[in-house]
Amino acid sequence: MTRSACLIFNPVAGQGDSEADLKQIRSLLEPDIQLDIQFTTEEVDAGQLALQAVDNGVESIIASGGDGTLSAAAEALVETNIPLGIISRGTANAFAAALGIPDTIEAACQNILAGNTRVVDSARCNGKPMILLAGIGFEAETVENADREAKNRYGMLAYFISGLQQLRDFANCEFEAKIETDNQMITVTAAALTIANAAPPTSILAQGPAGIIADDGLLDLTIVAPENRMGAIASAYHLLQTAFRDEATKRDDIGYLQSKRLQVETSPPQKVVMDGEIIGTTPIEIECIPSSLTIFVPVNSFKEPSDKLEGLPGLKIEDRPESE
Ligand SMILES: Nc1ncnc2c1ncn2[C@@H]1O[C@H](COP(=O)(O)OP(=O)(O)OP(=O)(O)O)[C@@H](O)[C@H]1O
Repeated sequence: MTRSACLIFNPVAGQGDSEADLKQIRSLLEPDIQLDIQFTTEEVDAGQLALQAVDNGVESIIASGGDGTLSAAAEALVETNIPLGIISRGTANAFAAALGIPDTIEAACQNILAGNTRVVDSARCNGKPMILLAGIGFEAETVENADREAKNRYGMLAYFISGLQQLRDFANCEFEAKIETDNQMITVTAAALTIANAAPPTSILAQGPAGIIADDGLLDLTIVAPENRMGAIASAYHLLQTAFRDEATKRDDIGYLQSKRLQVETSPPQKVVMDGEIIGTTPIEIECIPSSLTIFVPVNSFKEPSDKLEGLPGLKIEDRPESE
């Protein structure tokens, strides 16, 4: 056996039988990977366990739990070159969906065993590591309202119920935002701003451009600014459709742009949720950290950055000779 890993396991994640889950993971991985199994507790989270493993010179880390556990482990591995394997056992499993990682235990373990890695970007939001996205306004309220008890009872539905409750008041959620990008200052009235490094299709408020690319060195900002409740419902529905069709939005009340760094100030101050946790209120400053996290992913799991050249007058494309 040549491979080894620290398996960080949250025994209370999700709604499944965690003993059976661990047994399955061990039976799939242990023939090929020597596992040092560490359990998260209420006091010691996945981030602390991952940092400890890094200090001990671990070869790779496998995290298994909900999005909280996975984000904490990933954040600890930023800029370490230590590869992260992901086995989702949570409610929303946004983390795996955003990075193209299969969400059944068996397929996630096969992905780790296959050993294909990819280096993706991460970001820093008000000094804290961020892997997926930060939501300002609407999304933050939704996360805050989908509490543990509701998640246990309704699973993913808890987020939708909370989202629908919020949608009723969407038009009253308006705030003034001042946004500073790499090269622009923008002032706008909005109900939700989402800044994504990577995002699953279910994070509809991040889907202005659709298909956020996690290794392009850039953050994607989506601005949602409906005029009234009907507009809010229509724009949310539109984003849901375009996200699943992988098309950029065309509505006037939704905007998007890319930037390496973004600063956002709002009036009045708005709650900010980052990778599923409320981290405080605006203002925020977010910067992309290109190529800073190595993860086990299936081959071809990411959309390639698109380009379009066909149709241009006088177009000629040749392979470039290898540089000396
Ligand atoms: N051994 C443990 N006993 C009690 N709570 C724990 C334990 N280990 C971790 N936790 C708690 O679990 C939470 C993290 O849960 P995680 O995100 O992994 O799963 P989840 O909440 O089920 O996922 P999701 O957010 O998708 O619903 C943290 O609040 C942490 O304090």
